[in-house]
Amino acid sequence: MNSRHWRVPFLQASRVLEGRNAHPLSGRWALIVLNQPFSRKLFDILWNACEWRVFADGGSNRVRDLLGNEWKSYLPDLITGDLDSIRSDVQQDYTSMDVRVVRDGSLDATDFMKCFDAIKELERRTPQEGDYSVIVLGGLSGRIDQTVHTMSYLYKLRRIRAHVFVATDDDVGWVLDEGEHYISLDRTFLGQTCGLLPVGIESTRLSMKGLQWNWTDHESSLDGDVSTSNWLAADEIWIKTTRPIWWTMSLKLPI
Ligand SMILES: Nc1ncnc2c1ncn2[C@@H]1O[C@H](COP(=O)(O)OP(=O)(O)OP(=O)(O)O)[C@@H](O)[C@H]1O
Ligand SMILES: Cc1ncc(C[n+]2csc(CCO)c2C)c(N)n1
Repeated sequence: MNSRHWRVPFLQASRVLEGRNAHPLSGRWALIVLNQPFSRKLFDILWNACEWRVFADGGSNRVRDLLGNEWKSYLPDLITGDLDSIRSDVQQDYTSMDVRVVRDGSLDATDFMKCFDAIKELERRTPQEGDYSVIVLGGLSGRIDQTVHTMSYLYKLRRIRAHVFVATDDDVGWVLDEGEHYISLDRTFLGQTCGLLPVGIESTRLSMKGLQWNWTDHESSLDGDVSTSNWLAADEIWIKTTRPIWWTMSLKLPI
């Protein structure tokens, strides 16, 4: 049976406390900034964790507005998407700083997918350096069709990319493929709440340890039992699932 060990290195207490002084994570990490609200604190944590950053279309407006006068110190490696949401003044600002802006007008792919295409292309050009782990800022809140799209796309990515996390100010989540998962946590800046979400599957059989409410080989489906509003009860969590599920934990970042 497939077995994985997970950490969430970008939420380690030492890094969160270092804030803007934190060094990039070891390994290759990429950040995708979507067009949804986020706090300066979360932005700083994720920006510093990653060595390569892309803004999805209107995500550029969010960063530009959040940073005010400091925006020139946070230039992305790429801005991409259909570019129907980025404001013209924002596009001009970034272009004037030589940021690469690539328009892809396809109506069959979202700006979110276009960002992953850019990461794939970068990996193709530099194969010896290995694949990126990816953090997506935004994507689990806002419009429900976009949220479901995020959930769907990460399901598909699980087969081709080892680490893709989605973070918002409310929570962090990712897909657990069928099999066993050991999740090691630094809970300093995590909230208590977590969820195991059988979305996009008929049903799964779930076992878990380390939570307040644990199941043993229990059937879970949207039409039946779902473990939402569960609580983290240990730093080591174990989950076994017969089908892929979404795992989410709430965040409690300092102001
Ligand atoms: N209201 C929203 N709720 C949730 N996510 C959103 C929302 N708007 C945008 N996003 C995310 O941010 C990305 C960039 O958004 P942007 O607003 O620039 O483009 P869009 O034209 O609305 O989105 P797309 O073209 O991808 O459908 C989207 O691909 C999506 O992942
Ligand atoms: C069956 C089907 N449904 C919706 C779209 C539309 N669509 C999907 S992604 C995208 C780009 C958004 O900027 C658009 C317009 C499609 N092509 N095919």
